[in-house]
Amino acid sequence: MKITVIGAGNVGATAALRIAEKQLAKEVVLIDIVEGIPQGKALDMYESGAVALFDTCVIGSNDYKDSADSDIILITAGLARKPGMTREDLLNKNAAIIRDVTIQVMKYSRNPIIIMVSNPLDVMTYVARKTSGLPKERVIGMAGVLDAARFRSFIAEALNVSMQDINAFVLGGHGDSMVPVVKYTNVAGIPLTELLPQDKIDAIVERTRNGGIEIVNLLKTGSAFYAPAASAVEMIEAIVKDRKRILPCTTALEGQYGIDNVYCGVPVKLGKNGVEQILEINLSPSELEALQKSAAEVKENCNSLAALLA
Ligand SMILES: NC(=O)C1=CN([C@@H]2O[C@H](COP(=O)(O)OP(=O)(O)OC[C@H]3O[C@@H](n4cnc5c(N)ncnc54)[C@H](O)[C@@H]3O)[C@@H](O)[C@H]2O)C=CC1
Ligand SMILES: O=C([O-])CC(=O)C(=O)O
Repeated sequence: MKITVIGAGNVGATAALRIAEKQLAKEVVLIDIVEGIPQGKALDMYESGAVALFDTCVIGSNDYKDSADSDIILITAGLARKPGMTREDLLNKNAAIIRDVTIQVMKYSRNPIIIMVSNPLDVMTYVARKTSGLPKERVIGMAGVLDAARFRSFIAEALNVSMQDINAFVLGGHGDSMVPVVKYTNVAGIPLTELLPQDKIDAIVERTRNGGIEIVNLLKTGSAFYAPAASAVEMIEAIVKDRKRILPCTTALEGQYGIDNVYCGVPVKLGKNGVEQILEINLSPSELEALQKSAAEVKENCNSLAALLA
């Protein structure tokens, strides 16, 4: 198994280290445009293997040739937002970067699974799919796992229970219109609505929607990376180990949920082939409407890139 991580910044480097520590691949390649950074970080990670006890080979490079024959490519390259910015403010600059990066990776890997992290997430996943020409099940966006992790962590905090016992789904685009689905959120099978009053649930839902900007405003120099990297690696682990995990991921919808030809976060089955199934769960009319509205916003942003992707 060979995994390449594009972008040796906060998310990329953290994810590469987690992949190495979990020994999910024989070889991890870290690529960035800045000279020295991927090489230095990769060597440092590799040396940590002697104490962290892993044998994964970690290589840093500025040359896409080193990504040749990757099974999985994690894309984290591009700009991160700062206070006062929305994810959509990154749209045009990151779309150009993701297009270039995708062209480069496809020169050297014939049929990789691409996992997108760069923002705005759903649109960048579309850019990678359109540019790569890969089948839709092999280009997947990471957002729902992160948004659900935030939702779960806030519930765990409110109830003083283990995060492990909390199941939660956050669907839709990775933006202000994301849809935390309370109906399918439970603690060891007990519906959340039986454990917390509605006003507390509403506050947690709102904090989840603003989970990204909460961290941006604290850090001031960039955005979250520990939970995002952990979330991307959870998806990678499901694929590498063919675990058939059911996780909320951004995938191309073709009629499901009444949404056509848009990338959007929904529950999927993740295994060695990427997205092996899209699960269509029963949503309340207001949740379905919120999901469709979120998808419509993604579509509008995708359409605005027609000239770049022509
Ligand atoms: N989907 C999600 O839930 C999340 C998405 N993100 C997004 O992930 C992206 C990365 O975030 P961070 O790692 O915090 O940013 P960062 O600034 O720490 O790292 C980005 C890296 O990309 C590199 N880069 C820029 N252009 C490149 C190119 N053409 N080729 C190769 N490398 C290039 C930069 O040199 C830098 O090292 C951002 O777009 C951010 O908004 C971040 C957190 C969560
Ligand atoms: O907020 C950001 O810009 C980064 C991100 O997507 C997140 O942490 O959810």
